[in-house]
Amino acid sequence: IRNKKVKMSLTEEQRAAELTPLKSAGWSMVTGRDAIYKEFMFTNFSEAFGFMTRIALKAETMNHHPEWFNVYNKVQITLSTHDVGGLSSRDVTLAKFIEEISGKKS
Ligand SMILES: C[C@H](O)[C@H](O)[C@H]1CNC2=NC(N)=NC(=O)C2=N1
Repeated sequence: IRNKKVKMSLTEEQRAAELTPLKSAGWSMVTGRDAIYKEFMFTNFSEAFGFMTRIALKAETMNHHPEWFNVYNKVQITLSTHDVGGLSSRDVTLAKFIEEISGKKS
């Protein structure tokens, strides 16, 4: 029998350990649901869409997809795990990846 990865809502301990640094980096809890949110601004649409493209490729490899909204140079991202109805470790992994690439030039 192989181990199957089961998605689980973050525990209180994980929330304290994993969400605190993300909040310091500008992520906030969404009111009314168990999700995190951050807005990113770029110099133009090309930078914003390049950023989104890198996230899209990561999301596909993770099979974990962001909720997002883009207008020109602005990208608003909400992360939550729909299958558990709230935050899981995948949201933390994806948020960390987004933080890693958000500063870098394409
Ligand atoms: C069937 C498919 O694997 C699931 O719907 C995946 C796809 N991407 C997903 N993305 C997110 N954010 N949460 C999920 O629960 C999720 N589930």
